Amino acid sequence: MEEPPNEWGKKAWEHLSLVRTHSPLIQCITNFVSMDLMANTLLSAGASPAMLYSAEELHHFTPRVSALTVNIGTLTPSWLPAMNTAAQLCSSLSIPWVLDPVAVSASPFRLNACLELVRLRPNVIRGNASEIIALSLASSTQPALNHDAAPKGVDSVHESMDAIEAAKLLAQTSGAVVAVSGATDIVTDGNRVFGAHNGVAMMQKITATGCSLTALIAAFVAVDKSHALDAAMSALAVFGVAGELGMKMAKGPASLRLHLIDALYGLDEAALLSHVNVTTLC
Ligand SMILES: Nc1ncnc2c1ncn2[C@@H]1O[C@H](COP(=O)(O)OP(=O)(O)OP(=O)(O)O)[C@@H](O)[C@H]1O
Ligand SMILES: Cc1ncsc1CCO
Ligand SMILES: [Mg+2]
Repeated sequence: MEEPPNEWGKKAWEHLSLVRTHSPLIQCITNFVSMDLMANTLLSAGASPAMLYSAEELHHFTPRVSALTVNIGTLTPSWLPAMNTAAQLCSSLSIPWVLDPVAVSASPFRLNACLELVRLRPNVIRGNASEIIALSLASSTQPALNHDAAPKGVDSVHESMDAIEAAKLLAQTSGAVVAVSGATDIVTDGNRVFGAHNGVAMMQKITATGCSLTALIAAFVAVDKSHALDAAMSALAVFGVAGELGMKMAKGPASLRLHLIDALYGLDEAALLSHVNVTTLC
């Protein structure tokens, strides 16, 4: 019997092709750990990264970008004005922007910074399961965070499938598309929920793969602004497939980092049609 066509694979290829053709300029206000991998991920996907974060130049620069990512990984008070100003500029100019709430439950300072950023209306919020659960809880009722259940650092202590309801709720309260990375990458607009069953567990052993994925989502949304959910899903699937293909060559996290970037650069339509595995979750 003939296989049904892989509609999500086709869509992922269309989005990746648009990124390669248009090379969207992506501003990344991000943590020091992620800058290198994030910029190289964007370049290998065909986008143009710019890791500018000085408040002095945002009014000149940010209005000209195709999308922005704001990542609070190594947050200090001095970074916040630039993050808020860039986010505000993007929201007022209808430039898509994506929030990565790294380690949101680590401190009240970080949580409050994130809540303020969520109020500036990101188009997409991407985090791991623990980050989305914590931000969702705080965005809805502002309860005291249960620090026993929350992770101490940047790595998730929850499975992505356990964050589906939290992701839907966060999407509904924030108006953003919400993406949760993990064994299954989940995307929701608060109503529909899709999952990409791509990627390899070893990707968790490379720091900033999640941060880089967030920037990739920004690049994909930049080329399909009116379909943020589909664009985010494509980015998650494409990154996961690059991880799977990279893993065939890798011996461990360090060589996976290298082969993941090479695989992303070399992805073709056939690879996406045969590997992208997206299903409707609810
Ligand atoms: N168990 C797993 N199986 C397959 N892929 C996974 C698994 N866990 C994570 N991934 C993939 O690893 C990538 C990074 O996701 P992760 O959830 O580790 O992000 P993160 O915790 O925000 O990372 P970081 O903070 O280091 O940037 C994603 O592409 C995700 O699909
Ligand atoms: C390890 C680490 N610490 C702060 S940000 C970051 C990168 C992964 O989120
Ligand atoms: Mg993260």
